[in-house]
Amino acid sequence: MMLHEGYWTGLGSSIAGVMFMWAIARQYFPSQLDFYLSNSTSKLVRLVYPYLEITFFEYVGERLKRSEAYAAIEAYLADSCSARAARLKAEPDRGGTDVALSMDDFEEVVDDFRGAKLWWCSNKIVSRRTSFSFYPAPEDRHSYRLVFHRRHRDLVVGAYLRHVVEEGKAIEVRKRQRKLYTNVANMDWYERHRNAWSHVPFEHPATFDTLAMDAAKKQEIVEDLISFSQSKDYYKRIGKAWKRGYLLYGPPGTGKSTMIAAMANLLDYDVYDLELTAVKNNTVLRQLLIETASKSIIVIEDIDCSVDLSGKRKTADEEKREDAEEEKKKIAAGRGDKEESKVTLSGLLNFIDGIWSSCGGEKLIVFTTNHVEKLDPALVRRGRMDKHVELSYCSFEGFKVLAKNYLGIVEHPLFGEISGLLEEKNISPADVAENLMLKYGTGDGEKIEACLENLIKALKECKSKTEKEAETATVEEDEEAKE
Ligand SMILES: Nc1ncnc2c1ncn2[C@@H]1O[C@H](COP(=O)(O)OP(=O)(O)OP(=O)(O)O)[C@@H](O)[C@H]1O
Repeated sequence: MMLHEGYWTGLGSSIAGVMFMWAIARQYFPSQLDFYLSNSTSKLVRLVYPYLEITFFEYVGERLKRSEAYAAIEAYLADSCSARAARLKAEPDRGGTDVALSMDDFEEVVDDFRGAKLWWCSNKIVSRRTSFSFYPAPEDRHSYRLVFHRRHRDLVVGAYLRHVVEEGKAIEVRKRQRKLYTNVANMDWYERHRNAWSHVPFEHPATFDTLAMDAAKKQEIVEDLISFSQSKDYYKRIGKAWKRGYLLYGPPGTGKSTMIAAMANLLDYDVYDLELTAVKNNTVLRQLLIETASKSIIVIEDIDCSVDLSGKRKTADEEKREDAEEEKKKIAAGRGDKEESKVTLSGLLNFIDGIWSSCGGEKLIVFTTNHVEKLDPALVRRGRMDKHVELSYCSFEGFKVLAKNYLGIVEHPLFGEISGLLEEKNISPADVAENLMLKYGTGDGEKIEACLENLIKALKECKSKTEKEAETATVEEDEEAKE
C-alpha cells in the first residue's frame, strides 16, 4: 500500500508534538517520571529474567591497586573451573619456569555450589587505542561477571562468595613463586617501578630437617611457627596484630640465616631482607615496612651493626619532625642522596609497636646478631621479640645431622673420636659443613673417611672451650678498662 505525502507530514508533526510535551513534562517532574519508568521497566525485566548479576572489576577505586577479590576469583576459576572451559589462555608462571592456565576473555564456565548453578563469565572492556600506539592500552578493564538465579541470592552473597575468595586465596598461596625482596636496589629500578623493594625468586633449599641443632629445641620452634600461622582468629580475639618477633643470636656460621630460610620454607612465606644501613631515615623505613605483604618474614641481619643503638626513645611525631628538619638541612646544604643511614632505635621501636599493627597480618620479624649482649634491652624485650633463639657451636647431635646431609651416613667408626672432640672444642656448624664437602679421595668410602679425618684435624686445631672463654673474658676486661 502506498502512503501519500500528507500522511508522513502528519506523522512527523504528531511525533514532534509528543516530544515537545515530553520535554515539558520532564522539566517540571523529572525525578517522578524517571522513578516511575525505571520502576516499571525493572519490574517487567524481573518478571521475564529472574537472574541476578554481580560484576567484579580487576581494578577498584583509583586503579592504584588490583582488587584482591578479583585475584582470588581468577585463581579459583583457573583451578576449579578451567578444566570445563573451552578456551583457555596460557601465561608464564612461577618466575617463567611454568605455565599457568586461566579462562580466556569472554569465556563462560558453570560452577555448582550446594545444588545451585552459577555462571561465571570473563569480560574485557577494550579501551580505544590511538592509531599510533603499539602497546596495549592500560585502560583495558577486565572483570568477572557472576550470574545466578534470584532464589540463590542469600547463598551466593553469603556462603558462596566467601568460599570462592577463601579457596582462591589458598590456591594463590600454593601456586605463587615465593620471593626474596631486598631494599638495596639501584635508582634505575626505583625510578621505573616507584617501589623501594626489588625481588628475585626465593629458592633456598634449607629446611628444619637439614638444620643442625638440638632436636628438642628445633621441634619447639617448628611448633611455635606452625601455631602462629594458624592463629588468625586468636590474634583477632585478643585484639593484637598478627605478628611475631624472633631474635636469633649466636656466633658466626651457626645457622642464623639458614634458619630464616628454613622458616620461610616451612610456612611458605616471602622474605624481605631489610638492609637498614641503606635506609635513609625513619620515614623511608616506615614506607618500606608498610609495603611488605602478609605471609612474609622481615629480616634485619646483624641488628647491632645496622642501627644506632644509642639515644633516647622518641615519639613517632618527634621522629617525623626530625626527619623533615634533616631533609631541609640537606637541601639547604645542597647535599646529595649518598648519606649515612639515619634510622634510629626509636624509629625502629615506633614502627614495631605502632604502624606495624595496622599494615596487614601474618608477618614474622626476625633480628639476627652475633652480639646479643650489645643489644638495647628495649629492642628485644618480650612482646617485641617474642622468641629468643640461641644458635650455638656444633654439638655431636648437630654433627650427625650434617653427616647425614653431606655424606649420607648415620654411623662410622670415627664418630666416637669426633664426639669426644666436639665436647672439648668450639667449632661452628659452617666449619664442620665445610670439612664434610666430598672433595677429597676417590671411591665413596675413601671420600667419606677423608672428610671425617679432615674434620678431626680441624677440630684438633680449634681452641678448646676453656681457652676460648678465657680469651673472651680478657677482651671484655680490656674493653671495660678502655671505657
Ligand atoms: N646449624 C646449621 N645447620 C646446617 N647448616 C649450617 C648450620 N649453620 C651453618 N650451616 C652452614 O654454614 C653456612 C653458613 O651459615 P649461616 O649463614 O646460616 O650462618 P650465620 O649464623 O647466619 O652466620 P653469620 O652470623 O656470619 O651471618 C650455611 O650455608 C650452611 O651451609
